Amino acid sequence: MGFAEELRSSCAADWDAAVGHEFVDGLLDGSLPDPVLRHYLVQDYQFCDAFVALLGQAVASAPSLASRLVFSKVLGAFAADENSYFQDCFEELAVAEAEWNSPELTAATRDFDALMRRALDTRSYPDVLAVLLVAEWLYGDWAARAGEPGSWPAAPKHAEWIRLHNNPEYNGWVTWLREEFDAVEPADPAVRARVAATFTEAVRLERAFFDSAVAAH
Ligand SMILES: Cc1ncc(CN)c(N)n1
Repeated sequence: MGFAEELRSSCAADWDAAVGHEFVDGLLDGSLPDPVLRHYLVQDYQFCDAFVALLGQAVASAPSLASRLVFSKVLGAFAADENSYFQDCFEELAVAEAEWNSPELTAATRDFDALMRRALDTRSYPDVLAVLLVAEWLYGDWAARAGEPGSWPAAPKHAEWIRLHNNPEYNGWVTWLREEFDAVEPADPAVRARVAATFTEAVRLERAFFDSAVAAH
């Protein structure tokens, strides 16, 4: 078993709770109430700030041009497709700029932001990868529950969020991240423990992030 799978198994309870969350159920069958989606997207746009910074740090910390280019491509995709998704939803759900730009953060968003900025500060490739891997792999897992596009909900606000995390390119990116993480498994026990703790905390916060969106309404 590789390092990634070992860590995922060690926090399977939080992982499975996030992947099988009622927020995800509602997104997949199109029954998610707009106020819940709205709350989630406003908070998630704040999550994206440190997440994009982390992708930038990955470009800087990666050991080769080949790896830097993978992150660069993902950064480009975020700036195009994913940012447009948020902006389209904010328009549809009548979220004013002041709200999507500087909302009051929930504890889950604040804690996730702090975790990402701590990983950023290390400038260490395995630490940076640990957060990126959790965020992308766990999202790929819940989105895989959607099955084939023919069975996705009709509304773009639901279907597009699924599509962004369930398509061949995205799946390839997650597989690549997992292999990259396995390849840089730290030999030093102290660093390994730190990376494992970061991974575990990120999984806990993914679950808390969905809990928080559902609990707010
Ligand atoms: C909280 C969270 N985690 C992960 C993702 C997927 N990048 C996201 N958009 N938001």
